[in-house]
Amino acid sequence: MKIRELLWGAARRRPRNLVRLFGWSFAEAAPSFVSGQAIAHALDDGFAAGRPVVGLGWLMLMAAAWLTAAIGARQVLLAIARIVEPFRDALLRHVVAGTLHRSATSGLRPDSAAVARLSRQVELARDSFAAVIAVSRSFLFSVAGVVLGVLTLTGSVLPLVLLPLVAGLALFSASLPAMARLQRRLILAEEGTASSVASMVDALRDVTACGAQDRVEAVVGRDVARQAGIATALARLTAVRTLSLAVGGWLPILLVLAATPALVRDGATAGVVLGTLTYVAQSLTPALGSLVQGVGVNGVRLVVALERILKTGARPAETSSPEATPTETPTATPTATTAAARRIGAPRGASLWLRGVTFAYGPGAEPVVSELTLSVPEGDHLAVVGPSGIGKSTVAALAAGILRPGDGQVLIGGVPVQALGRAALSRARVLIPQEAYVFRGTLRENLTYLATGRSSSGGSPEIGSLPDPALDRALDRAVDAVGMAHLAERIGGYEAPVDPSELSSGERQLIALTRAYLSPARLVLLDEATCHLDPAAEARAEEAFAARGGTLIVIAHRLTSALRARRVLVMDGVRARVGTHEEMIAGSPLYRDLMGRWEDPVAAGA
Ligand SMILES: Nc1ncnc2c1ncn2[C@@H]1O[C@H](COP(=O)(O)OP(=O)(O)OP(=O)(O)O)[C@@H](O)[C@H]1O
Repeated sequence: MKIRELLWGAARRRPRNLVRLFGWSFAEAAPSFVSGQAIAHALDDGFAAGRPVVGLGWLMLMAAAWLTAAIGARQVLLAIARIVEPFRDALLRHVVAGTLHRSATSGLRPDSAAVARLSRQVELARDSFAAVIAVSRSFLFSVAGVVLGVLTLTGSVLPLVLLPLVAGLALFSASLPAMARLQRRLILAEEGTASSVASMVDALRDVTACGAQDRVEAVVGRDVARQAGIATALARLTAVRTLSLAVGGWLPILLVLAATPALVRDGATAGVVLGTLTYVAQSLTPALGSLVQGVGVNGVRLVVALERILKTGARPAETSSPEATPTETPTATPTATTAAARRIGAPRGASLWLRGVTFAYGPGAEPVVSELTLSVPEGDHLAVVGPSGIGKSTVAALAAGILRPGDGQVLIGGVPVQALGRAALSRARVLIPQEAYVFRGTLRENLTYLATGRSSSGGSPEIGSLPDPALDRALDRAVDAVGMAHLAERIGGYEAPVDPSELSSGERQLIALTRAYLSPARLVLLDEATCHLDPAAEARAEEAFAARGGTLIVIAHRLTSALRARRVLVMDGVRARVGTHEEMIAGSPLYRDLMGRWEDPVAAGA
């Protein structure tokens, strides 16, 4: 999305509102046209001619123009609100959808802090957009009023007013790009300072304890100095803004005053001269001042805020490079470029291969996964079991390409995950964590979220591109297979709105499972994704994924998952062993132990 298209699209979305805005802007600009004329006539035809009633009459006309302007200003505000409020909603949708999309495709929690941060930027963009519309529109109408008014009073003065105005505007326009650049740098510098100050404050005791005050002072001081430098440069540029106001707004007054003797010689009356000065001093100069201030501050803010929103709120596919979007953890994202992915090619099939993978959650930390080699051929159904905290979810995240191994390699369909771009990766695999994310929207939107808007990679067809009846049939099949038909009915069908707060954890899991079922990904990783379902519902969902085709890896919440799987990976902290249930019973004491403990209550019940 380009900024210009976005703004223009918002402005023209409701043409009738634009017409209304245009009409009321005329009313609001009434004093710009009336004031000079009223002053000129009040003086020449009224007070100077000894007819004070006529003079007062003209002044009353001016008062009426101001009243009209006040009514117009209220309506103008409403019309601007009708433009900027939907604009704000669209931006917010973009931010939330981008965050949700990243979460849904990566399996990570949605970055709610990023949404909150971007929401503030959205509010800023909305306010700035409203201010830019208000001042630029007011400027145009005021200039039109002044030009008309001066023409009707004494046309020969017009060049004295317009030439400096054009020069002032040119000066101002020339300073805008540099101002936007500096403003952008200032925002980044402010954020940098805030972040280094925050991390210093959080670790104040540590800093003191290890005597690192000098070092911290140097780091924070450098950020503060950088911010101050940019703020100073911006202030210097603000001087250009003042100069453009002086040239465009105040120079015409001087020129008109200087030309007064000549005007009088040519027959201009005192009223005409005063009227002309009223036009310039009361309408033109304030309008230019508002424009310079409004566009200089709000316009620059608007562009900077929009750039950030469009960049950081975008869905991964919309960003130009995968690194451009923030991630939840520093190691959470593959860094491969799409160019690299193109070079290496798309995954061939849905096999998974972990080759000597070692992973630790910190540079000095004990590895959670150590030299793990695991080959899961296409079509396999693998259950991962092991004690709590042993690293099962970590393996799932490594396999999904969310975590990057410290050592070794993860390959999906023969392609290293880090060589796949975000889009290719999310077409290749889907990871469903315990916490299922359901968003406000229709049930259809929730279910088809991973299926729409992507190209098929040879896996399941792109659901979103199917004609409606076919889409509904695919939806019906998925809903039925996963076992959420009752839920879909209770919600009120595919077009019914979903309120996540009204759903139980299990219901949210059913929606997330069906969404994954409909995705084009052929490698499915269920990380305790059925933990809130009862055993029968869990069995049904797992069986649905097993029958769906592709490769299925289940991080087992209940050990029944291991019995349903073709093979079992047992993680015991020292090494991982793979085999069938029978092989594991025979060869893994831990597995025997887990199964024994799990079977005990049943045996006791029997
Ligand atoms: N983000 C993290 N930062 C640091 N340590 C972590 C992080 N996530 C997990 N760990 C630690 O890594 C180890 C493995 O965690 P993991 O969640 O992979 O285990 P698990 O087998 O899936 O556990 P459970 O069955 O309880 O979900 C645990 O000791 C856990 O505390």
